[in-house]
Amino acid sequence: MSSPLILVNLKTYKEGMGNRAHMIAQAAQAVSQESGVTIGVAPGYIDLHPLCHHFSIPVYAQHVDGCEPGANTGHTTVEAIRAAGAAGSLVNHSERRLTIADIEASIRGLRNQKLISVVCSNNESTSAGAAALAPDYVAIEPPELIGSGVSVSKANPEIIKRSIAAVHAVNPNVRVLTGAGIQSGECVKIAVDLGTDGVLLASSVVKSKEPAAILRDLVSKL
Ligand SMILES: O=C[C@H](O)COP(=O)(O)O
Repeated sequence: MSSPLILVNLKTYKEGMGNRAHMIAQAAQAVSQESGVTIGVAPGYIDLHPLCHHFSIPVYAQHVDGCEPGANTGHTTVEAIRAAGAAGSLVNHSERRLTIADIEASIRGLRNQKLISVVCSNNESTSAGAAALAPDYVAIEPPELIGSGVSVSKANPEIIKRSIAAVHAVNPNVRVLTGAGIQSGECVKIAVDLGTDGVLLASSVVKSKEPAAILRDLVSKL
Protein backbone atom coordinates (compact mmCIF):
# COMPACT_ATOMS: atom_id res chain seq x y z
CA MET A 1 0.00 0.00 0.00
CA SER A 2 1.24 3.53 -0.75
CA SER A 3 1.75 6.05 2.07
CA PRO A 4 -1.56 7.12 3.66
CA LEU A 5 -2.93 10.51 2.66
CA ILE A 6 -3.86 13.04 5.33
CA LEU A 7 -6.04 15.62 3.58
CA VAL A 8 -6.93 18.77 5.52
CA ASN A 9 -9.99 20.62 4.23
CA LEU A 10 -9.81 24.28 5.24
CA LYS A 11 -13.53 24.69 4.37
CA THR A 12 -14.60 28.33 4.75
CA TYR A 13 -13.39 28.59 8.34
CA LYS A 14 -12.06 32.06 9.07
CA GLU A 15 -9.13 30.24 10.70
CA GLY A 16 -8.40 28.59 7.31
CA MET A 17 -8.09 31.57 4.96
CA GLY A 18 -5.39 34.09 4.03
CA ASN A 19 -2.42 34.12 6.42
CA ARG A 20 -3.87 31.23 8.42
CA ALA A 21 -4.13 29.13 5.23
CA HIS A 22 -0.42 29.81 4.64
CA MET A 23 0.42 28.95 8.25
CA ILE A 24 -1.48 25.65 8.07
CA ALA A 25 0.10 24.74 4.71
CA GLN A 26 3.53 25.59 6.14
CA ALA A 27 2.87 23.29 9.11
CA ALA A 28 1.58 20.54 6.81
CA GLN A 29 4.70 20.78 4.65
CA ALA A 30 7.03 20.68 7.68
CA VAL A 31 5.27 17.68 9.26
CA SER A 32 5.12 15.88 5.93
CA GLN A 33 8.86 16.36 5.43
CA GLU A 34 9.65 15.19 8.99
CA SER A 35 7.39 12.13 8.87
CA GLY A 36 7.37 11.09 5.22
CA VAL A 37 3.55 11.02 5.33
CA THR A 38 1.71 12.75 2.49
CA ILE A 39 -0.28 15.69 3.86
CA GLY A 40 -2.43 17.74 1.51
CA VAL A 41 -4.58 20.81 2.06
CA ALA A 42 -7.83 21.91 0.40
CA PRO A 43 -8.15 25.70 0.73
CA GLY A 44 -10.85 27.95 -0.67
CA TYR A 45 -10.40 29.08 -4.27
CA ILE A 46 -8.91 32.46 -3.32
CA ASP A 47 -6.01 30.73 -1.55
CA LEU A 48 -5.55 27.91 -4.07
CA HIS A 49 -3.00 29.49 -6.39
CA PRO A 50 -0.89 31.16 -3.64
CA LEU A 51 -0.60 27.89 -1.71
CA CYS A 52 0.27 25.93 -4.86
CA HIS A 53 2.92 28.55 -5.64
CA HIS A 54 4.53 28.62 -2.18
CA PHE A 55 4.39 25.01 -1.03
CA SER A 56 5.35 21.61 -2.41
CA ILE A 57 2.57 19.64 -0.68
CA PRO A 58 -0.47 18.58 -2.74
CA VAL A 59 -3.13 21.31 -2.78
CA TYR A 60 -6.69 20.35 -3.65
CA ALA A 61 -9.75 22.37 -4.64
CA GLN A 62 -12.79 21.88 -2.43
CA HIS A 63 -15.10 21.53 -5.44
CA VAL A 64 -14.79 21.69 -9.21
CA ASP A 65 -17.40 22.01 -11.93
CA GLY A 66 -17.41 19.52 -14.78
CA CYS A 67 -18.23 22.10 -17.44
CA GLU A 68 -15.92 22.88 -20.35
CA PRO A 69 -14.07 26.22 -20.44
CA GLY A 70 -16.14 28.81 -22.27
CA ALA A 71 -19.31 30.75 -21.74
CA ASN A 72 -20.06 29.83 -18.12
CA THR A 73 -20.31 32.35 -15.29
CA GLY A 74 -19.58 31.66 -11.65
CA HIS A 75 -18.16 28.22 -12.37
CA THR A 76 -14.68 26.85 -11.70
CA THR A 77 -13.39 24.47 -14.33
CA VAL A 78 -10.90 21.64 -14.02
CA GLU A 79 -8.66 23.58 -16.39
CA ALA A 80 -8.71 26.56 -13.99
CA ILE A 81 -7.66 24.56 -10.95
CA ARG A 82 -5.00 22.80 -13.01
CA ALA A 83 -3.61 26.15 -14.15
CA ALA A 84 -3.57 27.26 -10.50
CA GLY A 85 -1.39 24.23 -9.68
CA ALA A 86 -3.91 21.99 -7.92
CA ALA A 87 -3.20 18.29 -7.47
CA GLY A 88 -6.89 17.45 -7.64
CA SER A 89 -10.25 18.23 -6.11
CA LEU A 90 -12.83 17.12 -3.62
CA VAL A 91 -16.11 16.31 -5.35
CA ASN A 92 -19.56 16.07 -3.74
CA HIS A 93 -18.49 17.03 -0.24
CA SER A 94 -21.33 16.76 2.26
CA GLU A 95 -21.38 20.56 2.37
CA ARG A 96 -21.38 20.80 -1.47
CA ARG A 97 -23.59 17.98 -2.73
CA LEU A 98 -23.97 17.39 -6.50
CA THR A 99 -26.15 15.33 -8.82
CA ILE A 100 -24.73 12.03 -10.05
CA ALA A 101 -24.36 13.58 -13.52
CA ASP A 102 -22.35 16.46 -12.02
CA ILE A 103 -20.16 14.04 -10.08
CA GLU A 104 -19.45 12.01 -13.21
CA ALA A 105 -18.58 15.13 -15.21
CA SER A 106 -16.20 16.39 -12.51
CA ILE A 107 -14.44 13.02 -12.22
CA ARG A 108 -14.12 12.74 -16.01
CA GLY A 109 -12.76 16.28 -16.26
CA LEU A 110 -10.22 15.65 -13.53
CA ARG A 111 -9.13 12.37 -15.12
CA ASN A 112 -8.74 14.04 -18.51
CA GLN A 113 -6.46 16.67 -16.94
CA LYS A 114 -4.56 13.99 -14.96
CA LEU A 115 -5.74 15.41 -11.64
CA ILE A 116 -6.85 13.42 -8.58
CA SER A 117 -10.53 13.03 -7.75
CA VAL A 118 -11.70 12.55 -4.14
CA VAL A 119 -15.42 11.85 -4.16
CA CYS A 120 -17.15 12.18 -0.81
CA SER A 121 -19.97 9.86 0.24
CA ASN A 122 -22.22 9.53 3.27
CA ASN A 123 -22.79 5.77 3.56
CA GLU A 124 -21.82 2.45 1.98
CA SER A 125 -24.47 2.64 -0.77
CA THR A 126 -23.31 6.00 -2.05
CA SER A 127 -19.71 4.85 -1.63
CA ALA A 128 -20.46 1.94 -3.98
CA GLY A 129 -22.20 4.29 -6.41
CA ALA A 130 -19.25 6.66 -6.36
CA ALA A 131 -16.84 3.75 -6.94
CA ALA A 132 -18.75 2.86 -10.12
CA LEU A 133 -17.59 6.20 -11.55
CA ALA A 134 -13.93 5.19 -10.99
CA PRO A 135 -12.58 8.17 -9.06
CA ASP A 136 -9.11 7.98 -7.51
CA TYR A 137 -10.56 8.07 -3.99
CA VAL A 138 -13.92 7.70 -2.27
CA ALA A 139 -14.03 9.49 1.10
CA ILE A 140 -16.72 8.15 3.42
CA GLU A 141 -17.95 10.70 5.98
CA PRO A 142 -21.05 10.13 8.12
CA PRO A 143 -22.59 13.64 8.00
CA GLU A 144 -23.77 13.57 11.60
CA LEU A 145 -20.17 13.25 12.81
CA ILE A 146 -18.68 16.03 10.66
CA GLY A 147 -17.40 18.83 12.88
CA SER A 148 -18.72 17.00 15.94
CA GLY A 149 -15.41 16.25 17.62
CA VAL A 150 -16.55 12.60 17.71
CA SER A 151 -14.34 10.47 15.49
CA VAL A 152 -15.82 8.14 12.86
CA SER A 153 -12.94 5.75 13.65
CA LYS A 154 -14.18 5.31 17.20
CA ALA A 155 -17.92 6.00 16.86
CA ASN A 156 -18.64 4.00 13.72
CA PRO A 157 -15.79 1.73 12.60
CA GLU A 158 -18.38 -0.59 11.04
CA ILE A 159 -19.34 2.00 8.41
CA ILE A 160 -15.67 2.24 7.44
CA LYS A 161 -15.39 -1.54 7.06
CA ARG A 162 -18.66 -1.81 5.12
CA SER A 163 -17.72 1.10 2.85
CA ILE A 164 -14.31 -0.32 2.01
CA ALA A 165 -15.97 -3.66 1.14
CA ALA A 166 -18.68 -1.90 -0.92
CA VAL A 167 -16.15 0.20 -2.84
CA HIS A 168 -13.78 -2.67 -3.57
CA ALA A 169 -16.62 -4.97 -4.63
CA VAL A 170 -17.38 -2.43 -7.37
CA ASN A 171 -13.84 -1.33 -8.21
CA PRO A 172 -10.78 -2.62 -6.31
CA ASN A 173 -8.61 0.14 -7.77
CA VAL A 174 -10.46 2.92 -5.96
CA ARG A 175 -8.73 4.00 -2.76
CA VAL A 176 -10.78 4.81 0.32
CA LEU A 177 -10.45 7.67 2.79
CA THR A 178 -12.61 8.27 5.81
CA GLY A 179 -13.42 11.42 7.71
CA ALA A 180 -15.55 13.18 10.34
CA GLY A 181 -14.24 14.06 13.75
CA ILE A 182 -10.69 12.80 13.07
CA GLN A 183 -8.46 14.48 15.66
CA SER A 184 -5.58 12.25 16.79
CA GLY A 185 -2.98 9.73 15.76
CA GLU A 186 -5.13 7.04 17.31
CA CYS A 187 -8.09 7.96 15.03
CA VAL A 188 -5.82 7.83 11.99
CA LYS A 189 -4.28 4.51 13.04
CA ILE A 190 -7.71 2.90 13.55
CA ALA A 191 -8.83 4.12 10.11
CA VAL A 192 -5.69 2.82 8.39
CA ASP A 193 -5.76 -0.49 10.29
CA LEU A 194 -9.37 -0.94 9.11
CA GLY A 195 -8.06 -0.72 5.54
CA THR A 196 -8.41 2.91 4.49
CA ASP A 197 -5.77 4.77 2.51
CA GLY A 198 -5.92 7.81 4.78
CA VAL A 199 -8.22 10.41 6.25
CA LEU A 200 -10.06 13.61 5.32
CA LEU A 201 -10.38 16.07 8.18
CA ALA A 202 -10.89 19.73 8.95
CA SER A 203 -11.80 21.28 12.29
CA SER A 204 -9.24 19.62 14.57
CA VAL A 205 -6.38 21.12 12.53
CA VAL A 206 -7.93 24.28 11.11
CA LYS A 207 -9.42 25.56 14.37
CA SER A 208 -6.41 24.64 16.49
CA LYS A 209 -4.11 27.34 17.86
CA GLU A 210 -1.24 24.98 17.03
CA PRO A 211 -2.01 23.15 13.78
CA ALA A 212 1.54 21.75 13.59
CA ALA A 213 1.12 20.00 16.94
CA ILE A 214 -2.16 18.39 15.83
CA LEU A 215 -0.58 17.32 12.52
CA ARG A 216 2.38 15.77 14.35
CA ASP A 217 -0.03 13.82 16.52
CA LEU A 218 -2.08 12.72 13.49
CA VAL A 219 0.96 11.07 11.84
CA SER A 220 2.51 9.81 15.09
CA LYS A 221 1.23 6.23 14.91
CA LEU A 222 1.77 5.59 11.20
O1 LIG B 1 -13.79 17.62 4.87
C1 LIG B 1 -13.69 17.30 6.05
C2 LIG B 1 -14.76 16.70 6.78
O2 LIG B 1 -16.01 17.21 6.49
C3 LIG B 1 -14.50 16.44 8.23
O3 LIG B 1 -14.62 17.60 9.00
P1 LIG B 1 -14.22 17.53 10.56
O4 LIG B 1 -12.82 16.96 10.61
O5 LIG B 1 -14.30 18.92 11.03
O6 LIG B 1 -15.20 16.61 11.21
